[in-house]
Amino acid sequence: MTGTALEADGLGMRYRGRGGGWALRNCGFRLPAGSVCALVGPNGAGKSTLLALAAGFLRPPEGTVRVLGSAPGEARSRMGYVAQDKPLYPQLTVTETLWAGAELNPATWDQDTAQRIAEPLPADAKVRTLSGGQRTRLALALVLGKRPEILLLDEPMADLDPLARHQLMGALMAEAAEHGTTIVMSSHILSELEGACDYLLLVDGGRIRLGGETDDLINAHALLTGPVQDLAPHTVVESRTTGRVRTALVRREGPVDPAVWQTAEPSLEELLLAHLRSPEAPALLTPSATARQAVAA
Ligand SMILES: Nc1ncnc2c1ncn2[C@@H]1O[C@H](COP(=O)(O)OP(=O)(O)OP(=O)(O)O)[C@@H](O)[C@H]1O
Repeated sequence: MTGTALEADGLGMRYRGRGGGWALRNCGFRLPAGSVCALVGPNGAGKSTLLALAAGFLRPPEGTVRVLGSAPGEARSRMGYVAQDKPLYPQLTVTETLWAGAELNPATWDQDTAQRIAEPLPADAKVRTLSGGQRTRLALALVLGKRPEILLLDEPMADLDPLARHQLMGALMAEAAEHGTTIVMSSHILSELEGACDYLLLVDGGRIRLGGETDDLINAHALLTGPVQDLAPHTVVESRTTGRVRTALVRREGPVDPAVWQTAEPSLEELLLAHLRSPEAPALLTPSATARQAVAA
């Protein structure tokens, strides 16, 4: 699959009753189709707001968001969205919920996939009697059964046990690999994202701080250890001095002198933590993550 799965330009959202504060402001990025994207950021950063805007559950007072080339409302049938609270009909049983999924998505419904994901659940149990993790499993069965082109998942693994997490993460990755499905998944558990996601969006304070292919973002940075001296021309994201030794995470702006600096590649976690501890570090979006409107401007 080629093209753009999700694109935001100048996107802003403020909620009523928040004293005029913006949950998301001037947010711009592009997500290529077929990406498996980790949406990360601290509590209150704006991740759920961004996903709800993309799903068309909120309307932005500022800017635009487009999904699969359309306004979110027009792309509903081609997307799957699982909100943080996993809304389902409490009075339906597991079987009835899957039946409703089939009825609502007759053109695309994949009963085998939905059934496979929901298999460990008691078929006749009402949704209201399921545990949080069981409800998550059912919500994922529904959304995968729909066979969407893009999946928007808000902390989908948060209440799953380790075995279920492993199995469902595998099911999501298989879906992406077999059908080229774009997946955007918010999470606070970096270890679960690190091997699975090839794309990254770091949201912080309602803005995109980092966006692009995970490998490219890591390669654009280096962990340097050396003498206490100027790091120019590199952009310093975070720096610490202990005695006569300086350790810094920098954005490379040219070659690093190996005679002066010991260089290491940062892990994804080191990269994210350094940016979160240094809110003044400039944003970085790789070319593939830059909104086309922003390129044209
Ligand atoms: N319904 C709402 N009414 C008022 N303010 C809200 C509402 N939902 C979110 N906010 C505010 O918008 C900002 C962004 O919240 P959001 O839920 O998008 O963050 P998040 O990154 O998903 O956080 P978390 O990791 O805790 O789930 C926060 O300041 C939050 O307080």
